[in-house]
Amino acid sequence: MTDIVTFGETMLRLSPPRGERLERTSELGVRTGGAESNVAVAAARLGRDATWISKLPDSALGRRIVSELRSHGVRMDVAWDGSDDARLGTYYLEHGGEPRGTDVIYDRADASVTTATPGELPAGALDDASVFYTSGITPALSQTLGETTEALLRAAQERGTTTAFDLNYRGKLWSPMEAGERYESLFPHVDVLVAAERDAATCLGREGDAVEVANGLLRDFDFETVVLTRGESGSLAVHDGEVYEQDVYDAETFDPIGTGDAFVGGFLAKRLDGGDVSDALAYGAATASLKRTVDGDLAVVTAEEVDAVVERNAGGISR
Ligand SMILES: O=C(O)C(=O)C[C@H](O)[C@H](O)COP(=O)(O)O
Repeated sequence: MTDIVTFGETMLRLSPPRGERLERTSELGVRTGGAESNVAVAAARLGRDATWISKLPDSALGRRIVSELRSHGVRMDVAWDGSDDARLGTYYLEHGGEPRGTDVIYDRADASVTTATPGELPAGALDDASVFYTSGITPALSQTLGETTEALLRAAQERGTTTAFDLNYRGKLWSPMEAGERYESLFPHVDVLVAAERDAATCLGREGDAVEVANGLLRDFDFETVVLTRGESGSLAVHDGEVYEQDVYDAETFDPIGTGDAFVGGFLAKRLDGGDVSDALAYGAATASLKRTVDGDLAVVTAEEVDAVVERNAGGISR
């Protein structure tokens, strides 16, 4: 039995040392990042059985991704692209404090994963998975991946697997209108929707009171659960007629990239462990806050650390 299967692109992330500019640096640190594998890593590190499905170039770069994800306990079902022009997507990340901000440059067009079809993906893990997760980044990458995303969500749903989807809007990949239309076409195959409040406003035109936005989405698309992430204002979920709210836990931020994925990984890991929606929100928020203290996209955390954040903030003192 697999607890969670995720599907999407994983890239190499290349960053200059802190304080250096991309246009001047002679050094780039290499890390691994991709929304769906970030979620798989968080879930695996928190004790769940997680499998990531994707397509990778049959090269040292593809093998690098596999060895990094495996080192965190993620299982993989990968279609290998042996063609001469097989590509691994990369992204450049320049960390900048205020007023510069952090900037991302993608170099991911025509990556091997963009041609992945349901027929070639070894998706056997889906047969007995409890949860299938993918995000709005995946269908943004190509027409083929849009179709494959829908086919996998459908297949998971037909097998009785709970499907979870984070909008994860990326304005460098498509317009709000294109994204909104695609999201809505996928919603009939989604049980658990995760949406940043700003993505719901930008792409779906859902603005106003957060509880109303979440309830409106739940009602209009018949989701089982809607989770709205609200940055500094915390998160909330609607499920089974109840509203649950969660504050953010303070964090000294070293690297904010991957916070949203850590939240989703923590949330789903707790639900898979039998936690209720309220426990899962707390667990997601704690995983996200710990991630912010760690360099790289991945939530390199332990279940004990996550429990400690939740307990300390529930009034306990760690002595
Ligand atoms: O594929 C992409 O375009 C990505 O952006 C991959 C990102 O590294 C993560 O998805 C981080 O996203 P957050 O957790 O929201 O910080």
